[in-house]
Amino acid sequence: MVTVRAPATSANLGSGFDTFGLALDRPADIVSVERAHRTTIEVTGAGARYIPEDPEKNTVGAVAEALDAPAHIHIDKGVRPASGLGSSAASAAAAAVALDELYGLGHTREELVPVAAEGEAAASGEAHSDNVAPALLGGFTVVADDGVTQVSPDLSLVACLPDIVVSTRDARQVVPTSTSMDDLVETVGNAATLTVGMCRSDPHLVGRGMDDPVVTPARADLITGSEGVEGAARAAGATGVTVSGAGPTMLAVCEPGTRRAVAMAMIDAFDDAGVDATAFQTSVGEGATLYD
Ligand SMILES: Nc1ncnc2c1ncn2[C@@H]1O[C@H](COP(=O)(O)OP(=O)(O)O)[C@@H](O)[C@H]1O
Ligand SMILES: N[C@@H](CCOP(=O)(O)O)C(=O)O
Repeated sequence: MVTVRAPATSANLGSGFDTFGLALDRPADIVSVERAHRTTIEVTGAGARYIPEDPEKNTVGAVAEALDAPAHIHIDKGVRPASGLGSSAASAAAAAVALDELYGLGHTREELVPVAAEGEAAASGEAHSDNVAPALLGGFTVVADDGVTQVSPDLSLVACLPDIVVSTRDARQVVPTSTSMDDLVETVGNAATLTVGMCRSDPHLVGRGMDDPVVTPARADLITGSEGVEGAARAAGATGVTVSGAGPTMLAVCEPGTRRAVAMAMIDAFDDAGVDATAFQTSVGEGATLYD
């Protein structure tokens, strides 16, 4: 048996729609695989009852198919589905690494990115790689048509998950199909600022660079209380706040030493809007890790 842990991830980071991704230190999915003649799947843990065990509908089934590596696959979910924390991607990335090891296929992590992205297509209808890349490689990743770039910054983060369900499939429907030149120029400037901030582990540059005039405002409307949560997090020491992935999680980048206060402020602000929430006080994490 081979067992792999793969982390939650936060995609987009505001200005990097379908491009930027960040691995979080926690939460994570744990996937175990054993050789079999055909693929079967068993799911336990957070939100397990909402996740299909049919290999054609589960992200790990698509990965097993893409690698031609049938197995009995057990997924222990630490990342709740439809959270905006790359839940489907965490399983896909863990399965890709585990099946590669089980069958001795020898793929690099970069080669496994498009394989795990096949799993994402099973969940959201599109093979976007911005969650699976950090789930496989760790740190901050930029996915482009010609490959993935990665750095490992040191940042304090809070991911606050409200008790609301937003599916990635639905949240992709509200993304504007065109934008103005002014918004394009602003977005490029913010994305570049964020990237420099990641290279320097600078929470102020990263926070500033997360501002996004195009996609995030459209999606924030799907998250009850998001405006109040952003204001409260900033007042408590966050340097930037955005919708994580397709939502509903809100991600805050924090000044060192303010993580706990930011987490409490975000939970209280959701509570003021009548929404229960859980906050993960976390940091930038590693990619999928094999257990001995
Ligand atoms: N292994 C898996 N883990 C989580 N969700 C999965 C998995 N396989 C398929 N899904 C489906 O994917 C959808 C959740 O994915 P998504 O909306 O992208 O969540 P998240 O925003 O957390 O990544 C749900 O419909 C879920 O049933
Ligand atoms: N770029 C995608 C990312 C979706 O992330 P998830 O964690 O919500 O699955 C998008 O914004 O649609």
